Amino acid sequence: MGCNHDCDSCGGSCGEPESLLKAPHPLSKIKKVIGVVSGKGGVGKSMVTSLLAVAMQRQGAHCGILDADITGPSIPKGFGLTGTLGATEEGVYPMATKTGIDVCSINLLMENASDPVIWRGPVIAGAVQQFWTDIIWKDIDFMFVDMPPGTGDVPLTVFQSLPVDGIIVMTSPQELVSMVVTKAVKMAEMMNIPILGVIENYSYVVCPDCGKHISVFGESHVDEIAKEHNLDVLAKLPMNPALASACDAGALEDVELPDLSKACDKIAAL
Ligand SMILES: Nc1ncnc2c1ncn2[C@@H]1O[C@H](COP(=O)(O)OP(=O)(O)OP(=O)(O)O)[C@@H](O)[C@H]1O
Repeated sequence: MGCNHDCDSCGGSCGEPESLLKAPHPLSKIKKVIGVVSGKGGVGKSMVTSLLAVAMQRQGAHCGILDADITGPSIPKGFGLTGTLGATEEGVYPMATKTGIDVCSINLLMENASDPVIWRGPVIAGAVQQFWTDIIWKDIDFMFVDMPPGTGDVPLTVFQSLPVDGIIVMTSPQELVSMVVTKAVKMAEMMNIPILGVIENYSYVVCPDCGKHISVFGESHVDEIAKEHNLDVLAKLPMNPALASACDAGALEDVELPDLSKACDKIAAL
């Protein structure tokens, strides 16, 4: 019997499985895709996705952000983006931030940004795939994909259908994090996605009076975890109230960036 490319229908081992990669819109030219992942929620993944895009855009690259966090989309807020995406007969366009970062997020497709998205996993994953296949991204040097936390439907879909050149694993300095990071790292390894490195957020707070670094969440274990998995630590970011207020004010492009130089060098070298 000939191969029907449905591996579920046959026990044979015919070598490489068929690629599940999806082609972007014919008018999109996306050079590199970087996923920002975390094993658990709330570690500042969207913040760091946005700051990396701002940093690379400041270096003269044209960046895009695909907000794959469908049920908790927070990218538009940090850039002060509201309203809905524009469309022509050719298709739907992303929305540009004030410095020209192109953004697509479910919040920019809803009539009311505070309406919840109550969809089953496969529908959510389908929407993310459409952000890739149906949006006219035009020329993008670096596309950052803000993933929902964990290892569910969406990360799986993104890893299978987008040509991800590398991921950045976000973490915070808590005991549980070692196990959580390991899960995210193992998923990427199983799917043959290169890991660019780990970024720890909320590493410390700088005392405004004496400049002392205070480890609010306890001592960091990120160096040990990174060593265990043979990964680079790309940054240890402080909790910075100025960043939180800039995010709330939609002014992330105006902030003084924390040191993301190692991460930016890795991304630029892709
Ligand atoms: N280093 C930081 N200093 C100050 N505030 C921060 C920092 N990092 C993130 N925040 C704030 O913490 C909140 C959570 O961050 P963010 O939305 O980026 O997390 P997340 O990991 O993407 O969350 P989720 O898992 O829900 O998608 C936001 O209000 C953000 O502005």
